[in-house]
Amino acid sequence: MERYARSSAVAVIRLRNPPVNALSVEVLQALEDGLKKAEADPSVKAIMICGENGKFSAGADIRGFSTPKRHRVALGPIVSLIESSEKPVVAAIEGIALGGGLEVALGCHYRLAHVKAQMGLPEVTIGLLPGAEGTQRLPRLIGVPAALDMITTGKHIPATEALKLGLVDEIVEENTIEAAIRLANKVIGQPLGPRRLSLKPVPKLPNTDAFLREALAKVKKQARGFLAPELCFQAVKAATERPFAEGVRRERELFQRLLSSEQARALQYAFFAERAVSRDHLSLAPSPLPGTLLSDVYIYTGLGTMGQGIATSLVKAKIPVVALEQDLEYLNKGRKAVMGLLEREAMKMEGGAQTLDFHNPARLQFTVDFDLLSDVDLVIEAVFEDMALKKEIFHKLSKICKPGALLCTNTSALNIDEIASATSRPQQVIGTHFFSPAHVMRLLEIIYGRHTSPTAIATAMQLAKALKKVGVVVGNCFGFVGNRMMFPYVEQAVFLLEEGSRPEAVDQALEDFGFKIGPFRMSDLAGLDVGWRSRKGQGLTGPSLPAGTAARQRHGQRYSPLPDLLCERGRFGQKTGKGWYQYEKAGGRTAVPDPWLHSFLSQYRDSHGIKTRYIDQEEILERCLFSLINEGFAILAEGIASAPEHLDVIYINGYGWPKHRGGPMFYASTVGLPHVLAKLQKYSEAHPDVPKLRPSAFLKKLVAAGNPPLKEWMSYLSRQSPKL
Ligand SMILES: CCCCCCC[C@H](O)CC(=O)SCCNC(=O)CCNC(=O)[C@H](O)C(C)(C)COP(=O)([O-])OP(=O)([O-])OC[C@H]1O[C@@H](n2cnc3c(N)ncnc32)[C@H](O)[C@@H]1OP(=O)([O-])[O-]
Repeated sequence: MERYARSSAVAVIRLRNPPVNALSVEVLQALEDGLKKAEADPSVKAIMICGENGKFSAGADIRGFSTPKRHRVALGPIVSLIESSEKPVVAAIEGIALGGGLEVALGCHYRLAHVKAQMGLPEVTIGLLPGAEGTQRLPRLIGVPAALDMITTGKHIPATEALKLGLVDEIVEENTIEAAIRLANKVIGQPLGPRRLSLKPVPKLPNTDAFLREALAKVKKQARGFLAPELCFQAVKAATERPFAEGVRRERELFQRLLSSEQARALQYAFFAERAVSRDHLSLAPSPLPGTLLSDVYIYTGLGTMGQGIATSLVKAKIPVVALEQDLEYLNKGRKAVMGLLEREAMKMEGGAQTLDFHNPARLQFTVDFDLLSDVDLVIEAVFEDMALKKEIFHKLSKICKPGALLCTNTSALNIDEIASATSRPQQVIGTHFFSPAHVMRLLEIIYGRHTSPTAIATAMQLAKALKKVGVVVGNCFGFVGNRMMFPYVEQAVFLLEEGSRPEAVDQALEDFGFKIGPFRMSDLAGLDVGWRSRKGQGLTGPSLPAGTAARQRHGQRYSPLPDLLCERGRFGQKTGKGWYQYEKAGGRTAVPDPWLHSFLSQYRDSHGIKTRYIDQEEILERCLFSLINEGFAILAEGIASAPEHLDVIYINGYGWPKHRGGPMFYASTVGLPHVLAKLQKYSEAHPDVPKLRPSAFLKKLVAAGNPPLKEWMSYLSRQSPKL
């Protein structure tokens, strides 16, 4: 505890634990001591709680949840202590007040926030619920619907919205601390009863039961097996049904249940994995990208679907863009699309179009003049996946761009070294694999080639950071990490159809597991023709296939021609109204199981002498997931990625893997590597012509080493890529 000024009657308690003032055991102890001291000192008439360095607090120290219980201090009783103070307590909220941080503020009698502050109860995103009485105080303050929304989604809200909701009493544009002190002085001597949230009733709704029923259905629908949102709901419901103290008891019970859950462990693992992965390589860049060098950074991009998303993403990050197309027709089409996307993005932002300033040619310029690239610092090429075309463009770029310019190619599978070979500066060529829609998806796979320099890698990581994306550095191989692991997963899904399953059964099993969308719905959405073109290019199907090739064999391995057969019939998915499912019309979105496809599958099995069998959910999951995980072990062993956390971050952020399962490699560690190995061995014996089911040598090694924890896996490999 400190004094605001020597003679002041206001005691200041500052939460201090850089970088985000997390409420560690020490911070909580100091908070409790400060409160008791201020309470006991007759010269103190009011108390102000604030955070160090312009941040209130990011909540309980998440690392503390994995320490033994005896080392934890319960936050709830401290919040109660604040509220029961006989002297008015004012929270001065700057920067962030999240989780336990906001719960501390809710214990205060008054809350004053800086206009740029953000508030939220994000516990649900790490598999928990607000466990320091927040589920009981918040509904009393802002009503059940708004509280439920904040607590079950974990979203952060800006101070202006907090003011509208009644979450804060006042917002200020400058000097929050001074304003809070003024407020503290003003309220000295005023009655505190009405300011104690635990004493307030929960505001009544016209029909609470009906509201809660609907809200629960919505939460369950979105959760897909994720436990925390439903338990958050139960805690808020308790506030509507029970007196405060009983509601708090219920909250504690539910909190403890979540705290000991595998899901909370998975989500907290994912939280730290994402931060660790994003930090990698950054320090190697000579100078930071946007911010300091903003006016020097220019980007060139083709303006197809990917280019449109990339350009939008760059403008959102306030990076000046030069958008280039091959001719005026494509340029005008692209310009219209980018402007449309930016208008929509601006509508979601405070300040709208003015904030993004995208009508300003210094920020966003459209051109067909290749020579404008002579002065750019960074180029992102985003033409379609055609090696010859990409090489032609890189050859040109290498001639036109200034010596230091970084040349990035947006590709999902092509060989970076081959693209770099078309330039005279392969050390400055790097892959940046954006995910569609590029202005929405958070993942950026960054692929280094044989000659890519560490500085180029670090600069690409800075670009990811500036775009608020999660950059993950990986090595160069077909499909890189994400798609390479996806191939065996999709392959198994199709094999399951050959053997007797249906698209809707496979999708359902994987969606019940938690994927946002199953492989067949995904394939219909992305378009079956994309993979068809690629397989034709690889000579796996189409006119270049040698006559007499067995329908279900390629290079001595099992192959399913099913996707090719659908494409030959013009079934490209949503865009043609038919694919693995049928749709109401071409471009329709509602997938309906298709009787034509079912009978087509039966005829296919008959013509190939395959006996249809019933395939249960367990087999669907094991074959799809374990083949993907098996590829992950191969990738680690080859040094294509530097740690299992990298694969997990890729899968959570780019492939819809359910975050509450921590990513594929974390999931493997939870089910146990011996189990994964045994299942792969079983399926591999049943399908000896499917190499992707053959357990990877690295997986076998880890099992032989006694199934070590995930953190130790990499120590069992002798070789690592020098760049990772
Ligand atoms: C019986 C027990 C009862 C207990 C009751 C508890 C009840 C309570 O309701 C539970 C909670 O509050 S749960 C908590 C609810 N709160 C949340 O879920 C908030 C989680 N945090 C966030 O969302 C973001 O970090 C911020 C938006 C705060 C900052 O974003 P940004 O500016 O992009 O920065 P950044 O890169 O993200 O972070 C910078 C560094 O800070 C680190 N760190 C951050 N928060 C931490 C924490 N709470 N802890 C520890 N560390 C935390 C982070 O790891 C990183 O360090 P690293 O060494 O580089 O890894």
